[in-house]
Amino acid sequence: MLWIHQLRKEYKPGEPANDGISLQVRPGQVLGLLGHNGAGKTTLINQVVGLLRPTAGEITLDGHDLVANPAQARRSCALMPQAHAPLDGVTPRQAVETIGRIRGAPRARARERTSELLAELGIEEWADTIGERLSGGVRRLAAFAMAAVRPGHVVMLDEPTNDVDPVRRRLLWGQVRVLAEAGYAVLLVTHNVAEAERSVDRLAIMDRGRIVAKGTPAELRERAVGELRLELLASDAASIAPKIPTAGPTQRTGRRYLMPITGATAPEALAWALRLREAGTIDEFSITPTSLEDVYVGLIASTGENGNGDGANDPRGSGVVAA
Ligand SMILES: Nc1ncnc2c1ncn2[C@@H]1O[C@H](COP(=O)(O)OP(=O)(O)OP(=O)(O)O)[C@@H](O)[C@H]1O
Repeated sequence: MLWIHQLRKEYKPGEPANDGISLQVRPGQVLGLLGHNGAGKTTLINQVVGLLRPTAGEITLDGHDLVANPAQARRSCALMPQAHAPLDGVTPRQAVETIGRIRGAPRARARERTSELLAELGIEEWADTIGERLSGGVRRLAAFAMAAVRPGHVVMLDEPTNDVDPVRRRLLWGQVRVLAEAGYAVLLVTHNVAEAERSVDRLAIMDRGRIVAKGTPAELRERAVGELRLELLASDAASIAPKIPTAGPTQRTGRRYLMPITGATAPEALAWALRLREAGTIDEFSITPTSLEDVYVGLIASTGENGNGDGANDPRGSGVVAA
């Protein structure tokens, strides 16, 4: 089991990029790390894989101290980094097969596994195309194959689906599950909350270097305020304050407003939204079940990092627009 305890990293003394991070990932489990830009996710991954020395804290794998032994960390953990894989001058097949060999696979096994992975990820047709001529998405998928061809015990994926088209993203998430079923512990960073919800066993949400929530997607969804949400798209920049009972604070991103509501107040919310639309105050609206993304945005907003800074999280709001 990968065991992380009270991990801290300071790039500059007294300014932690992450702090108090405690996590466990079991073999066969996929742990998703969610968090906004700069939350400290890549720092955490680089600490685990032995590329960054923690300022404090412990990381062990099956009882072995990875902080004291970064070479073992690199052997035991396969990493798909956030930056594009170095594929210049080589083809995906050559790159994946070479990594497989370097990580100890016999030649025939490395070759066979490479072909399997490139086919399963839907990039067989570019298997023998030189790196410079590959699209961003194909490079990303090839990088995933490089991490998956011969992992140690842990596979770490830093934003694996960036640039990847929706069909191949599904194939990639399928392969993430295949890795877990084969007994690897998978730690993955993603910004795609909706996809993570379907593909991970557990989630940890990071904000400004700390873990602010963790649990299964279902457990995290239970933290939602209100089982429904009313979403409004304002027709201009005016502020809209709820004229209905809401179950929690309004979140605002530009013209978009999200208000948590309950089933009992949904008819009232619907009538209010229809009036706003008729008055031309909003362009459109929807009432939908609360998703994990809402919980995530709510958690980050409640710690003061949603960035609009205009007081729209206050349900009373300001500059009320009446319908
Ligand atoms: N090499 C470095 N030197 C100094 N500060 C750094 C370094 N790398 C990261 N940081 C800082 O540490 C904090 C966490 O960065 P990190 O890259 O871990 O975040 P992240 O959650 O992975 O972000 P993103 O989603 O944008 O990739 C940020 O404030 C960042 O500016």
